[in-house]
Amino acid sequence: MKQTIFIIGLGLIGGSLALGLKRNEHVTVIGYDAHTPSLRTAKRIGVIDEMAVHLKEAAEIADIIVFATPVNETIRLMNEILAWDLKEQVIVTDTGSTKNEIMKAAISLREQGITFIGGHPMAGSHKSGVEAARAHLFENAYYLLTPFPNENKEEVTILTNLLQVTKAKIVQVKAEEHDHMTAVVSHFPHLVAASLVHQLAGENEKFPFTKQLAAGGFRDLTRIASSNPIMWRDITVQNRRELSNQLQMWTEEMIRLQNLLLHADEEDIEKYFQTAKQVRDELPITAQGAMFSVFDLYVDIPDYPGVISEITGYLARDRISITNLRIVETRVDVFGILVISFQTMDDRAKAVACIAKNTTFETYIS
Ligand SMILES: NC(=O)C1=CN([C@@H]2O[C@H](COP(=O)(O)OP(=O)(O)OC[C@H]3O[C@@H](n4cnc5c(N)ncnc54)[C@H](O)[C@@H]3O)[C@@H](O)[C@H]2O)C=CC1
Ligand SMILES: O=C(O)C(=O)Cc1ccc(O)cc1
Repeated sequence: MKQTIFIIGLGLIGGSLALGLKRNEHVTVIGYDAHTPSLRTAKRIGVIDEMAVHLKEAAEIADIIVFATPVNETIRLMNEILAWDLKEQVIVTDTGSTKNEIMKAAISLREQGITFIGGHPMAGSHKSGVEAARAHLFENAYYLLTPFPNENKEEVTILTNLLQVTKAKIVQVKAEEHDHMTAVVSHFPHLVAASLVHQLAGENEKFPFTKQLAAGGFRDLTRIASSNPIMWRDITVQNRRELSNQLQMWTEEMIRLQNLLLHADEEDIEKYFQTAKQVRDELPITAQGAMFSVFDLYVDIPDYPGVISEITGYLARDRISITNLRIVETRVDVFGILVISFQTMDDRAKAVACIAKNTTFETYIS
């Protein structure tokens, strides 16, 4: 029998989940988005099987309901569905980046006998909207589930089995631990990225040329500052306690760094960078999607007309998809650096081979 999945919020994550789940032929995906053009686009480009006209009606025929909306909106909708006549066996889940407040809101659902299992696919990007959705977004990424500690194991198994088709690594964690860990590796870095951009904006008023100099390092570090502000507003508000702790630790770290500067002790400064390099270099290699779904390849290119189309032509001929392209630096007398982004590590590896086969340009991975 076909399972009916109802996804509410058809942006990057809801859309990608819909595409991933649609790989299972025993599934029908109904979608809803408050932004009607997004809903229509989702249907037109085949992200969903059917459009829901009324939220309540679609929810009442669903076997699985997924909230893929910004997390404050998710809580509002979770309260709204309390008044609806959902199927007795329905499983409700979400994709939100925070879990504590969501699981607190889920207590009311549970009191009404509705199963709620929190979910968070740890993959995504700074992009948003249904057009950015990709079926393979969650492949090899961690997909965290936060069931209530005494949740019926069968229900968790049903949801886990359903999500297997996305090829994500599904792991159960406690909601509090989830919010602590994601504050460290995702939410707090977002605050740092945004604050660095603010710092640049301030400096740029005095030295307007500064912005022009914002090359690789600054861009790498601040890419996530280009994410959806509403989504991050909600995450920040919901996880403010953990974020405030992280900020405190960061402030202490900055004071430590300032002392290093004041003492100008070369050995200590080198040690500081050495330790950071070691920890960074030893981070587990995350395959496609795990946290950073952008795989950049740097290509040293000579500055002559047509060089970029030459490279993209070779990649197109080998059917290697690229997601972004930018030039970090081009001057007449030196090689420029072309940065090509790929959605998977595999595509990037193919691109390295393709460029080596067709050109003498050097490629490297940052
Ligand atoms: N962007 C990312 O990289 C990741 C995001 N998440 C989480 O997934 C959720 C969705 O994020 P994205 O897809 O990136 O955002 P998005 O901005 O791409 O999509 C959100 C969609 O929800 C719709 N929406 C808003 N309020 C609604 C409502 N009341 N009813 C129906 N639709 C509504 C919007 O119109 C939009 O199409 C968020 O909770 C976010 O924290 C989780 C993992 C990664
Ligand atoms: O763009 C990136 O690298 C991200 O970190 C994407 C992301 C954003 C929010 C999440 O809850 C999980 C992953």
